Amino acid sequence: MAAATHLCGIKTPYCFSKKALHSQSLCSQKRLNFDLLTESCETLRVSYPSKGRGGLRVVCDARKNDVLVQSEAKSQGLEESINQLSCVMKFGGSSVASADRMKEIAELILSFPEENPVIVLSAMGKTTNKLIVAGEKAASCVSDVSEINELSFVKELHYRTMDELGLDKSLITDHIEKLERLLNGIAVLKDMTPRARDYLVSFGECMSTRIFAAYLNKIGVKSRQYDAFDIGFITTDDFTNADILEATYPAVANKLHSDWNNDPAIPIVTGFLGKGCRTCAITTLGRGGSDLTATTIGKGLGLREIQVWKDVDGVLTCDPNIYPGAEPVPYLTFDEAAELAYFGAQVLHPQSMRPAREGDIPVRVKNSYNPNAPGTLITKSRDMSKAILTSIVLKRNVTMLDIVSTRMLGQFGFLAKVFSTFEDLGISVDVVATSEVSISLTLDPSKLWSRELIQQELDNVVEELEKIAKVNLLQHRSIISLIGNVQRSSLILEKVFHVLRTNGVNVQMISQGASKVNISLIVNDSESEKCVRALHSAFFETDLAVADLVNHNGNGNGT
Ligand SMILES: Nc1ncnc2c1ncn2[C@@H]1O[C@H](COP(=O)(O)OP(=O)(O)O)[C@@H](O)[C@H]1O
Ligand SMILES: N[C@@H](CC(=O)OP(=O)(O)O)C(=O)O
Repeated sequence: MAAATHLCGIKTPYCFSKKALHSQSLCSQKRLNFDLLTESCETLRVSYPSKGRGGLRVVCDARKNDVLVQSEAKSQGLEESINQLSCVMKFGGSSVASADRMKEIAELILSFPEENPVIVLSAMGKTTNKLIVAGEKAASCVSDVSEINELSFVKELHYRTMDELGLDKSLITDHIEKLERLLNGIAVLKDMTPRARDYLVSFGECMSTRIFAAYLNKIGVKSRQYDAFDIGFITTDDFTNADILEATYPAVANKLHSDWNNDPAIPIVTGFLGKGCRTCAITTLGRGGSDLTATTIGKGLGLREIQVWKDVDGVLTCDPNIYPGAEPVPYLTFDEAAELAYFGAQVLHPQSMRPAREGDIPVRVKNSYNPNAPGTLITKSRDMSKAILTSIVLKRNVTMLDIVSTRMLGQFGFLAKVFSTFEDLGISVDVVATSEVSISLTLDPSKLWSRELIQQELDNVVEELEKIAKVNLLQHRSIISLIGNVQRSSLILEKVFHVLRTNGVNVQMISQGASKVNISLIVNDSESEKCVRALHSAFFETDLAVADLVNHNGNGNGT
């Protein structure tokens, strides 16, 4: 805490040059982020956290090229241009899994004193999963919901956390009582509708945000809790997987800005939740939906940056659960990240890149367990001149359909009929490959909570399509998506097929999307992990791997 000693001794207002500030004695201070001083903005503020937000401030005035340390009262003139909500920081379940983790996150937020962040939180640890299981048990056969282990787990976790943080438990007793009443209702009906399930899981985020906001206030950092469904997050009524409607952006921005301007306090917002536009009931945005809450707030408020804090060092070259040696990817474009998320990388919610791309707001994926790691920066464009393969993504348990026309219809009529069948049944498709008389495609399971298509739906699809075609339904397939510079597809594919042939794997379908960042291969589930590891090793681990490709391609430009 050398910074504290040094700056506390300064009588305000006090001026010193930027050069002095950059000198070792000051810049080594951990708590002040002097990198910002190189930015070309007119004025910027570095607040000094140990006196609370709004205590001493360090103000850099780029026009004068010097730095002014002021007391709160004296800095009022500059306040309007600089003291606005600046970024959004989203913390996932693992980042707020316990009292200790919450304390670390509070520290982390305070270590960015120059920011006035909007905080988005997920439910603590595995709370969402536990609540779903509790609901399923209540709907099945229990006579007394208080016997459900998962309910006891959730209660105990939240009460213990509050105890360890020194907070009054009464803050969430109302929620716990409502949760028990809801489970009793589900037990009486012996049914958990999607609507009831969304209400049930919402307790996770409602409680984590209340606890964290109370903790920040307790340690002297003024904060205010918000339930997303009460501040303008308006969604479709597709329970368990709702879409955010346009009206959300201005509504949320108005609410958060006006509260901030009237009485500044760090907003702590529930991730994952919304309010159905017709039903007015609580909806959820699909698993991992807090990422989407964060990017929606980022776009709505026009913030400088969106940070999503996870338990890994950023977006990695593949799923670390498949291959622990996966490496962080330093830069991605919105297109690459969207494709990666859509094709199954758990690290980002499939829809989360849309608002960030529309608002052109950089997204930084960081590790809350290792804040010094640089993470991944996702922006509109990046230097692709040396990019070949960025990341390998695996989506398991996919259903594939081979549909061969019986030639009852012409080519256009055939394709139109196939796609209108999927539209009518509300099923979207992931990967498609066509010839004149046949089409192979995979079905998108993400619209269902369980991420597995139910048999009934599949039977309906096959029955409808068999009116015009011979249909072969193939289950237990995997999509391996190669995200990268598809301008170099020949080089990528040459290597891919060499690796797969060496490993004796047969590719059942291949597709290169119009997005120019993704090549998809379909293989059997049983071979998919082996394939990902072999591809990872070929593309990312041998020194020769990348050099090989670049040299092979002359100047490295395959176009
Ligand atoms: N390509 C990938 N890069 C990084 N993490 C990945 C990737 N694929 C899968 N994961 C998994 O995603 C997890 C992080 O996502 P998630 O659990 O949703 O985070 P949070 O709950 O903190 O928002 C990691 O712990 C990792 O196991
Ligand atoms: N709690 C929700 C929403 C979410 O975004 O969670 P996480 O950030 O921990 O993936 C879920 O588990 O799906």
